[in-house]
Amino acid sequence: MSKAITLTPSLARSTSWRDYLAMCKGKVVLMLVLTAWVGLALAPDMGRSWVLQLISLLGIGLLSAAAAVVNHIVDREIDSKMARTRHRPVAQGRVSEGRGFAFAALIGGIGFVALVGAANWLTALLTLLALVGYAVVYTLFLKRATPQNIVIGGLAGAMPPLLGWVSETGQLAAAPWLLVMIIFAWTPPHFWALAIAREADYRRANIPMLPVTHGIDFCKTCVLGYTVLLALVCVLPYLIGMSGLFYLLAASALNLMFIAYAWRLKREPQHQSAMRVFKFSILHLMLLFVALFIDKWVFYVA
Ligand code: HEM
Ligand SMILES: CC(C)=CCC/C(C)=C/CC/C(C)=C/COP(=O)(O)OP(=O)(O)O
Repeated sequence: MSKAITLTPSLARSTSWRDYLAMCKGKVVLMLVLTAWVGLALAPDMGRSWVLQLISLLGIGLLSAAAAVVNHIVDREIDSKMARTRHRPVAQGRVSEGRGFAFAALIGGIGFVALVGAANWLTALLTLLALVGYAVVYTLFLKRATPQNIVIGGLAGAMPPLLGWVSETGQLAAAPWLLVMIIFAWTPPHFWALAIAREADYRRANIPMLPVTHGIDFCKTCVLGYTVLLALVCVLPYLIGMSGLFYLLAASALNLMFIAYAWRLKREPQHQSAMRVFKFSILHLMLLFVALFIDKWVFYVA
């Protein structure tokens, strides 16, 4: 008993499967898979079996999780300086870099093979490109280099609807890029709201996030600006006839709420509602993609 009390929290608990699970950023990956699934569901029906479709989504999920594991390894020093992330397995030394990389290679390898087997090479290679975009380009370089890090790096996280579409059709098309553009425009208000709430963390870790480099007030303006841009981008699937009136109404309601949240954040002198904006962003994207799905499969006759 007295021995347990003298141990530091990091040593008191040995490595467990929970650490490996935590490194996968499960909730983020589930959301990425949801957006991939909707991309797949909106693609022209190629008559593929649902089993192959499920394995394709699993492959996208596994490669996304592998990217998240690499992010934990590359960012271990930054993570150990921030209150939000200091308990992470690699930052605390419960999982070594070598074991972390081996785990990422294992699940990433399975994901890649699953995509080649159940979908096609193009999907496998594009998903690998998204992995490199997030785990290397964003995490290793952009995050430390520029306050536009998450705008540029956001492209990797925005790719899944395109990946889902290409897993079905085997070729690129213009329509799924609109879904990519939606997530691309959604990412800045999603992340900057959190960065405002955690500004002190990023300042301490010396990461050039927008609220640190340009101030919280300017960052709030950018959050508001991007919610307006997002509302405009969300109209495009309706305008090109990819989605119908149900989607347009649902998206408009969600976007008006997002703008209202951002407007309130901009108006308040402090930033008490920043976490509320961040949490709403997640609900917003989830409902938006559910609306795209319902619109196609319940209401829309093309
Ligand atoms: C470069 C782009 C992005 C950045 C910088 C970013 C950043 C973050 C951060 C810092 C968190 C907080 C994690 C924590 O609580 O420890 C988070 C949470 C989350 N993000 Fe993002 N994100 C990005 C893109 C995305 C994308 C594309 C999606 C899904 C399509 C997404 C979905 C989520 C979800 C669902 C959570 C909540 C996780 C939880 O509650 O555990 N994010 N994001
Ligand atoms: C194959 C594919 C689709 C890859 C995309 C992978 C992926 C997990 C994207 C989500 C983006 C994300 C959670 C960024 C936060 O990183 P951060 O380092 O800024 O946040 P942190 O401080 O919480 O680690």
